[in-house]
Amino acid sequence: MSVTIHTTAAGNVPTATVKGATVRYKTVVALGGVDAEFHPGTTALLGPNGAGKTTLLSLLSTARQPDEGKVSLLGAPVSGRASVRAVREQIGVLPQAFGYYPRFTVREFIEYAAWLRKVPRPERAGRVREALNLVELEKYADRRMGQLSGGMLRRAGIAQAVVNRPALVLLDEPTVGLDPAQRIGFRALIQALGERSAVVMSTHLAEDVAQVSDRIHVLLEGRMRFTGTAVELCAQAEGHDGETLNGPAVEAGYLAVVERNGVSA
Ligand SMILES: Nc1ncnc2c1ncn2[C@@H]1O[C@H](COP(=O)(O)OP(=O)(O)OP(=O)(O)O)[C@@H](O)[C@H]1O
Repeated sequence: MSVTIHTTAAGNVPTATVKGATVRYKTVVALGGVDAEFHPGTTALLGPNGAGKTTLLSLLSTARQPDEGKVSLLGAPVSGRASVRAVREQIGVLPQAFGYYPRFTVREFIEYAAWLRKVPRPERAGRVREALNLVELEKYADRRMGQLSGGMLRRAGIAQAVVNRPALVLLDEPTVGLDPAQRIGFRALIQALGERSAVVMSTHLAEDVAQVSDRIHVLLEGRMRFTGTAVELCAQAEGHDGETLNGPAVEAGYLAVVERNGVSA
């Protein structure tokens, strides 16, 4: 099967498209007919606990398929094992919690990810160097994973997610647990990633959204209730001047969307 990979920064061709996606866990409707497009750049998925953010990321990562609706990735519909296999190597994922062998060094951890994602052997060392450089962990390449701080661990998690230069990078709450200084550094890293891939990041943190997002989707109780830029989200709040873009303005816009839909934040 041939797959067209769209990595242009023009942003016209979606890297991923979700149409009418419904996912049920027994009696819980986690996603109820969600439509969304994801383009090169950074997209934030915003919503309260249980809104369906992780479930939507699991559709994009091909970890699951919707009960109803369709997902297209990199120009090809995802349905059935063959199409999942074809696109999976073009997707990088940083889950909320990721597993690692604590005695592996950072370099070994990323080399292992490169092998898993089938980066050809002659290119592997170069790609590992590139990933370490991107997350600024070169100095710590020989440190064991079990000895990293929380912030370094997240950086190593990003490095393993991008070692195969994926067109689509999925980050599930990447800044949770980081201190304010680490969060600022991390936002710069996410922005850099968005320059070469479509990055989709779930978050609760308005400040992250204000700083790094080209586009925002607000999910509430499994439904997509807002899609637009950060400034457009801010403008949802009454009295917004149409220009201010910071954490409190994003928070106010988000709360206005929540209130309009009668959901508790
Ligand atoms: N494996 C599962 N079995 C049953 N219900 C589930 C399962 N996974 C998620 N759910 C339910 O589906 C809904 C959406 O969950 P999901 O984890 O996608 O939300 P979320 O927005 O990522 O939440 P959080 O911000 O807390 O991570 C919730 O009601 C959740 O309880």
